[in-house]
Amino acid sequence: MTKPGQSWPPTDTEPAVPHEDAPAPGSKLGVHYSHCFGCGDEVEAGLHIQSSVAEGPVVVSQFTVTEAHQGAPGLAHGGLLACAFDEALGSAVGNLLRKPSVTAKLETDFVRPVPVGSTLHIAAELDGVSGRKIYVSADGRLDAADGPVAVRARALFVTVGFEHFTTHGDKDALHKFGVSDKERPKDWDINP
Ligand SMILES: CCCCC/C=C\C/C=C\C/C=C\C/C=C\CCCC(=O)SCCNC(=O)CCNC(=O)[C@H](O)C(C)(C)COP(=O)(O)OP(=O)(O)OC[C@H]1O[C@@H](n2cnc3c(N)ncnc32)[C@H](O)[C@@H]1OP(=O)(O)O
Repeated sequence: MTKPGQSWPPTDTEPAVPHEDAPAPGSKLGVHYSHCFGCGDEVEAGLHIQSSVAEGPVVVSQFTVTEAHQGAPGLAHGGLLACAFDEALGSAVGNLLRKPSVTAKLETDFVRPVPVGSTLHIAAELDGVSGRKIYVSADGRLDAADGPVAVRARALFVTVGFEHFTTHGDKDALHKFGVSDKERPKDWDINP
């Protein structure tokens, strides 16, 4: 666990430079997998997070807390908030760097309760890259992009080959991610 005051990223990094084919600032990002609990449109009780690219290596996301997301009456469950940040951070990594990557470590600081009905405005920024390791952090603000911070998160993502998904998950994962064999070599770094 990172201690307060500990430097971030925790190691020397290179700047995280968006891929030349990354969507431009202002672009709305689509669902990366329709059954994803974070963004999928086929998961009724999912988070239905919507994201777009902002200036800098930043992705902004909105997550509206519903009754399906409660921990205590009227309040969001902390684990679901962590899930929302995993999605928002992963969206920044995947869409800006265009490298298949998975969360290796995720830390969350819950600094204010998040009521049902509120919308978290999450800004996730790529902080640096060291080999396969990608450091990314985010703030979640209540009900407006300049609202009070309710949650902060930091994460380490690790770039993997696409075989991570086909070996450990579904052998048809590429197709389900919407990555065709034809476009894959052009659009994606397969061997990290
Ligand atoms: C998932 C979507 C991908 C889709 C791709 C296609 C299209 C996507 C487009 C856009 C994407 C949009 C949105 C995505 C949204 C959400 C994403 C959600 C992501 C997740 O929710 S994903 C599920 C949870 N996630 C896992 O299911 C991972 C399980 N895990 C493993 O699969 C392995 O554990 C792995 C691969 C992480 C590493 O394994 P490995 O063998 O490849 O590499 P190794 O162990 O050598 O680690 C390499 C270096 O990372 C350091 N390192 C590793 N772990 C660390 C830790 N915990 N703390 C500190 N450092 C750590 C080592 O110390 C070493 O560092 P060093 O190089 O300096 O020695």
